[in-house]
Amino acid sequence: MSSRIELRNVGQTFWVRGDEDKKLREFVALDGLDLDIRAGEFLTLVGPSGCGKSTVLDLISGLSAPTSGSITVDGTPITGPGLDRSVVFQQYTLLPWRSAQANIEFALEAKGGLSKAQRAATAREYLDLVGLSEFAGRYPHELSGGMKQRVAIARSLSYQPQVLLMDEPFGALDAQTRERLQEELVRIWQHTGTTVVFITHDIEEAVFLGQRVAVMSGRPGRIKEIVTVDLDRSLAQDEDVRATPEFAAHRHHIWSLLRERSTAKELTHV
Ligand SMILES: Nc1ncnc2c1ncn2[C@@H]1O[C@H](COP(=O)(O)OP(=O)(O)OP(=O)(O)O)[C@@H](O)[C@H]1O
Repeated sequence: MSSRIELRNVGQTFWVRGDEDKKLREFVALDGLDLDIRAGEFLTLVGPSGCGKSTVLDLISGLSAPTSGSITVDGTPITGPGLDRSVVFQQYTLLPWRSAQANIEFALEAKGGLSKAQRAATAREYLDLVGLSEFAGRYPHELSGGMKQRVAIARSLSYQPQVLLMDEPFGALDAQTRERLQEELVRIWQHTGTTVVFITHDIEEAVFLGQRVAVMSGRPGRIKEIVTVDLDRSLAQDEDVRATPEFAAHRHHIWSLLRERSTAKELTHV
């Protein structure tokens, strides 16, 4: 199950206190942002720090409402958080007093509609999907960072959201674990068909994961360009897709887009 998301002319303004006079001022984080996310696609979102990536994700999750413009899921305006959209953050958000399995069961309890036995079976199914069947009884402090993030992903997927929103979920992991989890996430996405919106600072991660990469420009945040990534994903199983000339070309193109923006900003500061 997957959903289409449309952001139309979205603006987001915050009130911030001035550094010197401490007066409240409007700060325009997003302005005139348009983005269409197709049902079932894997879209990555990159952009300079502070350009508004997390703000976009907060709006889609329904945690906050835009100052202007509209955001719809399958044509219906978002009015708040919902179980159709699930968020995975960079920081592991597991309950420390519950085992991996019980963390997932807890999310299923919140959703309702399943018996205790069904919740246990579903939790095991999703732990298996992320390769953690043997760690079901472990508590978060007994798991590595990568494992904790796998549990968080399993928990998010267990209630079958139509949209999975991921805010730098692998940002705190070492490079090797990160690559393995990227590969696993592609496999899981191919298996579930969920729409995924994935924020990253890492251009290679964006190219590896995204069918399309939305590149944002900052101050105020907008979509600068959407790059379609046409990589042969079947290669990812046994060959290093990251070493192909096509991968390098996409990486360089996105790097140039981000570079253009930094140079322009540097010039305005001269
Ligand atoms: N609640 C808030 N109040 C005031 N300003 C905010 C608030 N949330 C975000 N901002 C500002 O809006 C801008 C966009 O923030 P956001 O966190 O969305 O950027 P980002 O692209 O995700 O950044 P990063 O890549 O560094 O995580 C930033 O300048 C930030 O300081």
